[in-house]
Amino acid sequence: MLSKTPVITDMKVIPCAGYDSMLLSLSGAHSPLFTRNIVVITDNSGNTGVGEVHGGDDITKILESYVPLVVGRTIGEYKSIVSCIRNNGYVPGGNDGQGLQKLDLSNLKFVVHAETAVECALLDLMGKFLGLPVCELLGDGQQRDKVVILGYLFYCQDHTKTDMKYLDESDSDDKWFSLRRRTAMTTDRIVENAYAMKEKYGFKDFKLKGGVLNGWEEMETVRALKKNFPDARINIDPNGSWTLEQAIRYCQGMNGILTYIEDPCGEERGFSGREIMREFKNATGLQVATNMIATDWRQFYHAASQTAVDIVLADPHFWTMSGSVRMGQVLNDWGLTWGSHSNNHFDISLAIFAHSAAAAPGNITALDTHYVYQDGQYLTKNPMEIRNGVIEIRKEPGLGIEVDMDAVMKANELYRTLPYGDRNDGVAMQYLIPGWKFDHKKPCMVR
Ligand SMILES: O=C([O-])C(=O)C[C@H](O)[C@@H](O)C(=O)[O-]
Ligand SMILES: [Mg+2]
Repeated sequence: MLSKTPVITDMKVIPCAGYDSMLLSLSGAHSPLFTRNIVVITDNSGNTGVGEVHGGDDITKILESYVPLVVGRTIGEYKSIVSCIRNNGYVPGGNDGQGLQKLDLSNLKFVVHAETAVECALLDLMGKFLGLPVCELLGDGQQRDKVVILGYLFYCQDHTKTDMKYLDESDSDDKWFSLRRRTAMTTDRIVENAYAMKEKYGFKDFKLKGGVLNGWEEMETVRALKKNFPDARINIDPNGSWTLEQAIRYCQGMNGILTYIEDPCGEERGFSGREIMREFKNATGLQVATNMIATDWRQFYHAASQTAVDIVLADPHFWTMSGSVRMGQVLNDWGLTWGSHSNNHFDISLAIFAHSAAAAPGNITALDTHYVYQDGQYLTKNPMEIRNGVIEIRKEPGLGIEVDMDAVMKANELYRTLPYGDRNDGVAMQYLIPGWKFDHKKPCMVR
């Protein structure tokens, strides 16, 4: 293939770690360190492109297997490079096909599309070559210049119950930073966190991570959020841990308080998650979002044919950036709504979310991000910022960020202090509930 675009001369895969709070979800408790893989690609014009995707030893191995398939090719071939690596790279064993349907973290690596990190770095380089922001190269080009972000609230455990090395930031001058690692197991503490987040980032909408306490207690927190922030779109996400019958009961009287609900229930008693979600919609009339029952195009076919979901949270790290935007286009054409799920991430992924959302057409929903728990740990010299509840898309070419290699190598040093890079939210739970085991139908603190 003849291409006059620059030739790729190097691709580095750098596993990194950063600090996190003891956040709770159905999967358990976040560890003190979260991990990510950073990809840095250089071309013979002297430009550098970056990408980021989930951490974990298998994902590092997958990315490393891509190197010989990427180096030596031209950046203009970015689309065929991405499809080639997906089909020819290392494939980890043990995929039982459950994907994210149970929020079992051992399945996460099979849902992650590691090639997104390469796609992103190549788009960054292509954008720099053409003098265009990445969102101009996705779908039908840039659709908006600001992307709305929601405030993602988590119950957070008391890390002093463990001897794990969680950060203590309680003496920070920044109100939100002083709160974000502290215990938040009550409605009052969640509301306090929401106010601090709103003050710092300007969030207008909120999502509460459920699947932690008894559903009635979580709904009380949702009610308090709506009372304190009456104009906010409010959502709760118990990751499918409630039975259909529980979900219907918890949601009685919640229309008008909950704007929509994310994965309230999932597969049970011989019925698929998509069938159960359809029945939930019939019973409650609530709009539902998912990042669990439409995680690939085949699942989406069944979800759409049963009209089981209204909002598909097509995280670009699970769909690739072009796949996520393609989903945005289909949803918009069909009168449905695009959004994105997230996990812990650095500022390179913040740019991935922002550019994907900027290229998704129509009336999209506010994006998730865990970034507020990571803010301050930058791998770039000029991270995108969340202000007034939005991220503004920069006019600069590519992602509009410049990687800080010193910071990346420091985050790599931190990563190398870990015995292994895979996420395991069961470890910290053992300090709270000895012998705790993941159960996809039991909120993590209910045993
Ligand atoms: O929307 C979601 O389902 C998530 O954000 C799932 C994640 O696993 C989240 O709960 C986390 O990373 O703890
Ligand atoms: Mg979710």
